[in-house]
Amino acid sequence: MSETSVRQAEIAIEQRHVDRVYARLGELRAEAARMRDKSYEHGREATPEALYERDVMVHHANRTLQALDAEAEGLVFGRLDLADGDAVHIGRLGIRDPEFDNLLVDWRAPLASAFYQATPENPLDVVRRRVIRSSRETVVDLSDDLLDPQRAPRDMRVVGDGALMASLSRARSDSMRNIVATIQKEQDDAIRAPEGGVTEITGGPGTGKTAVALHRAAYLLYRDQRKLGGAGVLVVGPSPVFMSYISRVLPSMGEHNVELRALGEVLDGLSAGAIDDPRTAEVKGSSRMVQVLRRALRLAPPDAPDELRMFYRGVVLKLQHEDLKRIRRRLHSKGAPPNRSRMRAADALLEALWHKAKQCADERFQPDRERLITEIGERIEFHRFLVSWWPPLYPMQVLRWLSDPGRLAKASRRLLSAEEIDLLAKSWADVQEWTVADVALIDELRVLAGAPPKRRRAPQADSRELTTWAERTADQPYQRPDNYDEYSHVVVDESQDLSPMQWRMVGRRGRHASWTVVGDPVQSSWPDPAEAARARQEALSSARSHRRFTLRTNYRNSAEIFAVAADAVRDLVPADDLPNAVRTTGVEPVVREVSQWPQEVRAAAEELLEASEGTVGVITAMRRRGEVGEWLAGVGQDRLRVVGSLEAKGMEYDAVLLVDPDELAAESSTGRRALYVALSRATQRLTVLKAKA
Ligand SMILES: Nc1ncnc2c1ncn2[C@@H]1O[C@H](COP(=O)(O)OP(=O)(O)OP(=O)(O)O)[C@@H](O)[C@H]1O
Repeated sequence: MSETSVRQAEIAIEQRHVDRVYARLGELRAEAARMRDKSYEHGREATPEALYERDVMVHHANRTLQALDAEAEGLVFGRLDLADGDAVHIGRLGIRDPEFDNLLVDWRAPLASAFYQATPENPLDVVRRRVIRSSRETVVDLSDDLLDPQRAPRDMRVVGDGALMASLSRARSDSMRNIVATIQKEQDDAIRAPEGGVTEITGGPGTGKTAVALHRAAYLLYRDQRKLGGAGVLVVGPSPVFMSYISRVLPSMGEHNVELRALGEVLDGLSAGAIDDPRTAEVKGSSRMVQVLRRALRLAPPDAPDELRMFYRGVVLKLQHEDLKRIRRRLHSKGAPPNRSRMRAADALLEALWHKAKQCADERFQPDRERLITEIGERIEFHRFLVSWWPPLYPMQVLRWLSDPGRLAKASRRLLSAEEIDLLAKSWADVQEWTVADVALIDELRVLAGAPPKRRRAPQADSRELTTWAERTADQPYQRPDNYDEYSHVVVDESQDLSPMQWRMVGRRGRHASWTVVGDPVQSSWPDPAEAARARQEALSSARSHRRFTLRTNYRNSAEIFAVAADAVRDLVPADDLPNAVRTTGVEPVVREVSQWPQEVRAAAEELLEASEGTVGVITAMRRRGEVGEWLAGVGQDRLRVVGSLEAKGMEYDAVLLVDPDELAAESSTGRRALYVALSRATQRLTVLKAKA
């Protein structure tokens, strides 16, 4: 038999199995629908067991359908031939036949682990491992590894040449794909590591950290559904573009109980995408801001009255500026969140008024403490004063107040320099849009300020005066009470870039969680690694165990491209921190000097679009991206993306056009590391356009 006909014959064998799987799926679907309809009809009479059985079936069928909808390829993607002659098919989900035998084993099940763990040195009873590639319900190709030739039956056929390389060479789209068919052993070790504590996954660009983190989330949900399903899993990544890029991976495995949030979206109701200039972001992210914000909350609100006058039984009782300042200071020194101290503030004012009254006592005016406190405390004018002197504090408003440099300077004495104060005040003047760095500050303020007290709802339906705090702030949904969602497991991607303030924000969401923390210190854009490390340690402090995995193979870049990327940082980092790119294409990156920017950028982009099938990323300095976008208007339509250096984090394109690397490096506080990130985004082709000296 020729090689082609052997391959065709083997494909036909697998096609028969795939047909059986889909036929069974059809039955399961129909059965689930029937059960659902039937038990809706007889819902009341059904026994709890029958209802439970129905729910399980409906759930399973829905999950399967969702996974099928999310991903057209590869429901059945693997097969193991074992030494005892049995064959096991592996898929994105598990499916059994009516006799309850496995037709398809979920890739996360213990039985499937040999698919990823077996090697020729340690075959784990696997003779042949087969990767099956299909398009919808049709098998299109196979690729085998013979792991244990000694134990292979005589007639066993081995076809194909390397599923991994084939998968790595395929054109990229706007969505990351799942890698279940080709997970490598070092990756599988991290995916299947125990759930508890902190699992840290480090590795250079393209080593599959994001892919591994997502597959780990799917694995943990499958293995520990009960524990993790309740409070759920949170995946935090750098940007909305990145979240959208990875958003299909988990649904393709039937997992929907996972929240994907960019750093600007961690706080409910806010969705910030704007990015500050690096210097401003550095100040906003620094842990010094905790103290600045704490002090900001202690300052009198900008329009707070600075005198309280009360007529009481013919006497004027007055609290002056200095008195009020002292009372405010004393109230804050108790440490309770200001929004929880309204009653205490009222008491302190009344007490101070009583002291004033005592001082005015004479034979005509004999004040009584209890009476004075009750009488003044019930007056509407006293409450009006209280509301403007000690108003509920809303985080965004407090931040806006800090656009007044004088106020900010007061809050940041000995913490921020004059230049830093100036940067922050400017960034909050006329805020149109909150930035990603602001979100962590708003979250911090929310906790420091506490939730404003809830007013009891008026008993009469027609009362317009009294509303709940939630109603009054209905148009500000982010200002909900200060309890926020906590998750059972938190995955932090690109963790090297979290600022200390962001670590605090994310840490709050996982105070009792287990963690998967993924990153590459070499790609860090945070200028003070020691400060960030402290914040991170604090955020993860409740986790008792800590395990670490390092991935060393770069699956993204061709070796030719990665050589250029690595040159950018070679003298900054230990050689061991740079991964190994294993795939060669024979296509060298192009580096060109240009003087006619718009024309030459357009020409280079068109060249790359012509040469590649998939996406082309144009990466520029953050401040240049709008302009470059205009230069490229109408070029490449849906295959071309123009992104600033920070937006390129974690992303991947078939071809990359890097515009003015010197400008990009100069803009970032981590210079060549930012360049390293940009240079390591391409799978096939890289063109670098430098400014002519
Ligand atoms: N075992 C694998 N099989 C197939 N493709 C893989 C495998 N591992 C990684 N890849 C692919 O390599 C590319 C890089 O993976 P990923 O984005 O997860 O890397 P990363 O380590 O997070 O990179 P970076 O640090 O640059 O963000 C992706 O296209 C991913 O699908």
